[in-house]
Amino acid sequence: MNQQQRSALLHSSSLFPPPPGVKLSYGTAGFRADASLLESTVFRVGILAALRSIQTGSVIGLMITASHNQVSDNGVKIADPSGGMLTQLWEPFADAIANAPDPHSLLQLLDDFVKKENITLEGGPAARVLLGRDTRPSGASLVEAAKQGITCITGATAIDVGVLTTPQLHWMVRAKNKGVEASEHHYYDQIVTSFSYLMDNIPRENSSKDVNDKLIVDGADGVGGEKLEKLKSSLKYLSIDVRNYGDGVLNEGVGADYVQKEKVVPRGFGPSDAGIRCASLDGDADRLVYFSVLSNSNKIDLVDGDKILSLFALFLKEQLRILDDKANTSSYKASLGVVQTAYANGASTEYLKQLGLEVVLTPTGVKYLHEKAAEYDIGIYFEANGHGTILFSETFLSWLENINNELSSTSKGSDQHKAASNLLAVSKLINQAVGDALSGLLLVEAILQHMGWSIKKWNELYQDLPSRQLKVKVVDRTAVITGNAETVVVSPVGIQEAIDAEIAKYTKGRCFVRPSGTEDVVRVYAEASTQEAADSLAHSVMVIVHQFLWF
Ligand SMILES: CC(=O)N[C@H]1[C@@H](OP(=O)(O)O)O[C@H](CO)[C@@H](O)[C@@H]1O
Ligand SMILES: [Mg+2]
Repeated sequence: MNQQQRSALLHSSSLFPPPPGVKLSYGTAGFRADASLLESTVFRVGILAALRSIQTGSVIGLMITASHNQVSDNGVKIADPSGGMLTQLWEPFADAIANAPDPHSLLQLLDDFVKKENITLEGGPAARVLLGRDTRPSGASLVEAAKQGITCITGATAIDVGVLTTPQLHWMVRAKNKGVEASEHHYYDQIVTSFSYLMDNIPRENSSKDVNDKLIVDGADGVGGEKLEKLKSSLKYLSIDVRNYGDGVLNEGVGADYVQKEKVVPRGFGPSDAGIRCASLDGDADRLVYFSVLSNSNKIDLVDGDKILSLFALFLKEQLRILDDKANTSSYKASLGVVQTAYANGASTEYLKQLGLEVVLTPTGVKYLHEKAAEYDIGIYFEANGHGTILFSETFLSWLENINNELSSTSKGSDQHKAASNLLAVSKLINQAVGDALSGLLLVEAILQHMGWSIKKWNELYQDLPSRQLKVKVVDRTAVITGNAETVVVSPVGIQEAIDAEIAKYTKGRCFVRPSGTEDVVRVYAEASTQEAADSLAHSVMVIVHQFLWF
């Protein structure tokens, strides 16, 4: 690092002192805290983004958001060149620089890291970082802090793309690095075109059978609602009523996280919406759940991420089957895999296995699910809370392009041709960088129309097992070490045996505990054949966690 670069870093970082006594961690989804504590962290993550851009010779994304958290919080996370999450290998460096107590120790960490990673600060490619933010009022000044951090690195450019959903920013990073058009306009263009294509391909006997074209969407008073309100007029065949798109307080009594956890209607919904298909986005529009309002109550029937996954899996499996029936061309056995976490409802896993699908569990956090899904030709992943997407391998897509061209000249409009072009349209509609509520919603809508299904019919694919989630405050949650995709506790010794003894008392009992990666709690998840039994299992295990960890 030359003298000029060192002085620039020392000078700028002295303008962003870290708040005293606060320890931050990159966690499951980047740094998150009360917005007033974050300027220094965001400034430093800006430096990290520039270094990552130089090292990879690619565009990097930096997103300012705290997703479904309260409006006074904010956060920052990085999108890697593929559009996916920051490589886990850089997380310890992110933690170290965020917590460096003063400019000199920060400079030392940067110097060591640049050497260790062979990052060429002079004469190499210049850094380029795309900067996005959600609608939080604290976002604008945090973007300025990020710009200061990025431009501390000689030659680096910060490109401010304004208020976006998190998945839009990830999509742009991916598109930029593939050398294709990457503006917000191009994002809409791609999803609207592929959605219209799928809708035009609907088998005539299914169109409008049982499916209403009316959809009500809860925008969580965040960026997703705002974007959908603008987008909706370009969506043929769909009449969307967007509620909560900016007038109320972000995430307060609204949004996918609230709806999924509380299982009640969000603000602005009520008994008069009974029977209509409803969906809810989270604060940065990377999560999506559906629901229908039960008549005469504020309760809902929840259609969660597991059911969205099941719908996608059914549709894709069917398209592959139709394509496979085709006799006269080179066949390709595409691998189709489904990835869930231990929080997936047991009934969904059972259902997917019955369909003959390969189902794999990974630890919680989309970075793990995404990595696993990328091993298949078509990998579908979802967390129960509604975050997920579909990944297509490059090899499969190029085979598909060829087959589609061939079919279009030999048997245009045949079922096989439609299946090939449907699969291609899905690969363009669904965001392959990261889970995306807007593109996910359009795919759900297109598939329901294809199937001719109402939300009720969709919800009846299988019946969720009753479940209960609890949070337990302990002295040190890191004392809980889990194995086997978080389904068993390996330390403290003896706790798993105690949990197993409890589970054995219940019909269809399943229960696991793990330390949260975003909150200072241990989470308990229990399932059983009745709600009372699931509640009681969760409570008994909570007591066990207390006994073992409250010392
Ligand atoms: C049970 C649960 O919903 N956990 C969430 C939550 O992680 P925890 O590590 O459980 O706090 O936040 C993550 C980031 O948004 C999300 O990926 C994950 O699914
Ligand atoms: Mg989110």
